[in-house]
Amino acid sequence: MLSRPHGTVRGEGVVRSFTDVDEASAALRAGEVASLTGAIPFDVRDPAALIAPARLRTGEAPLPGTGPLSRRAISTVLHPGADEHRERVAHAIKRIVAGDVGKVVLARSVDLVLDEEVRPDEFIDALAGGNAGHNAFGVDVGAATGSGTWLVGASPEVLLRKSGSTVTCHPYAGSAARSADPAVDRATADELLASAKDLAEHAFVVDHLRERLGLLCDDIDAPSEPKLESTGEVWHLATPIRATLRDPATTALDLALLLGPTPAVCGTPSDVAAQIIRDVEGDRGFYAGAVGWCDAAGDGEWMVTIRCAELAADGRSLRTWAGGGIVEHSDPQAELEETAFKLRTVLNALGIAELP
Ligand SMILES: C=C(O[C@@H]1C=C(C(=O)O)C=C[C@H]1O)C(=O)O
Repeated sequence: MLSRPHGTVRGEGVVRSFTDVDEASAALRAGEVASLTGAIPFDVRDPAALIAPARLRTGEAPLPGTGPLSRRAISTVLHPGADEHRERVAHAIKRIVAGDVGKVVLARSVDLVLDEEVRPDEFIDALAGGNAGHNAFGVDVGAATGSGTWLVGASPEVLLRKSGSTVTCHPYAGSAARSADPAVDRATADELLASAKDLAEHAFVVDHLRERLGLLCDDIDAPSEPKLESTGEVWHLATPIRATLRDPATTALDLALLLGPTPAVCGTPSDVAAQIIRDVEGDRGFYAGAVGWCDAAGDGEWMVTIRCAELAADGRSLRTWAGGGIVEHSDPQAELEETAFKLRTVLNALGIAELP
């Protein structure tokens, strides 16, 4: 299920299930299945959770959403802790200065055990109610990670939308915390828009998308300067990009595989950054991959899998993640704080006020 400001898409019933992305993509192109929904992992060699649903049900309005839940965390384990994350960032900056990599996105995860069970549907509703755009998603990832496991989240970031021959992307990179004080909130946003460090961080993503889109598209239109957009918790730099496919039969799933993981969640060059992430963080699973859908015409929409959690079958254990792009002028303490305010999307939906 994907909830977006312009409507919902829900895959109902399972005709066929795929853990291999290429197999799923080939089945769609061959007309063996009429549509696909689900999640692609960060590393496409890992198992995906894609299904060909019996019906792809669309709705005109987003999920209305609900208020936050009222769970408490009875156990919290951070991977890694604050000191280790700052050290990782400092080390990444050294690699950047040495010229090994231009940008790399480092993330932390948090394992929580809740005092009371949460059902995937109520979690998704709380996530949808927590942001003005009613963005939310939920995917049964049991085929990849164990029966009963769900991936839920409220990603604000569109990897791509494809309709006919038109492709649009809406990358985010460059972040600052929202504030309850309107004056502080405005000043933070203005600072973000003028920050050379954040503009550089953002440009890596736009450059990557232009280059990859250029392989399949003409008329790539991307403004030279990003604009400000926000969620309830975070300010972002954003760039709307539009391009025209040379072959309109190219599917949204194939585009997701071509474009992602972008330097918003991985880095530049992609292969070097992905290797650093694997060495430093280990397996990311579905975090920083993509969730979405694709129909028989190849139309569809894929979101970057961020501001998300993987909920275990017991309904009480979950893992959530947050990361940030590291560039030459990043500051380890600021990067640590960035992971904390990005984690708030999931924590706020659960009603958890503070992490230890
Ligand atoms: C990696 C995350 O977010 C991404 C990284 C951003 C950044 O570094 O500024 C901004 C938005 C996202 O593209 C995350 O939320 O975990």
